[in-house]
Amino acid sequence: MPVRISPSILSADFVNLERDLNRISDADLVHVDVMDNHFVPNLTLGLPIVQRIQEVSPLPLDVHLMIDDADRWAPLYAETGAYSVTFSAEAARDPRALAKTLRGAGARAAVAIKPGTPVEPVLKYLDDIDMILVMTVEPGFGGQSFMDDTMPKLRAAREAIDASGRDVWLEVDGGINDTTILTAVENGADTIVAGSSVYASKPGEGTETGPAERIAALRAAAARVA
Ligand SMILES: O=C(CO)[C@@H](O)[C@H](O)COP(=O)(O)O
Repeated sequence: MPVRISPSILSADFVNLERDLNRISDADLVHVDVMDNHFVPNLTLGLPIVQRIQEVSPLPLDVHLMIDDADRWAPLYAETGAYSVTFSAEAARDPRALAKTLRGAGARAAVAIKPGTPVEPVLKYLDDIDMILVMTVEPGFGGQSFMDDTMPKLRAAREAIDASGRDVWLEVDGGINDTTILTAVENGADTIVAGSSVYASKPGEGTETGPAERIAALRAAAARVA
């Protein structure tokens, strides 16, 4: 099955966000990173801006919360109409209950795990979630290197999802480029976040390719995996 590509606007130009959203219209989703400078050492954007992105985006929103107190905040992001809301397993008191709340608000419910967090606890509630996000870098910043040592967790998640027969997506996020996407897809990823490798080149930079070409290149690379 072809992978889904979800470009991360963390690498977009925030002053020209509507323009940069339109530059990725041939992707499948748009990945929106919400960071609070507590759960991660970086600060990005919050609820009012996500509401506005929801209004102008040509693509469904794949909101990724890297914030403390997910139980309080995640339902509010679901209520914006976001297609998918991902909270961090480490930041939720009861991930299973929170996932049910998100579904009740009309969003797909997803759980992210940091590179050092085991995946097994998440695999116990596959019935109640729509996606697992295996972070392939430490969350907080774009432009980091893909961590190969997260692949055993990705493989374990793929095997558990397949065995369950459930339609649970498996996403990776961090350090994805034309090479590392092969590793991620070989190990079971079906949904791919890519920030700097999609937005690296800006309009007017001469021979550099733009986001549409970068998305096509990622799709082509992933399609090479049998
Ligand atoms: O969540 C994060 C970073 O914590 C990501 O979504 C980044 O935006 C990915 O950026 P690249 O590694 O693809 O540059």
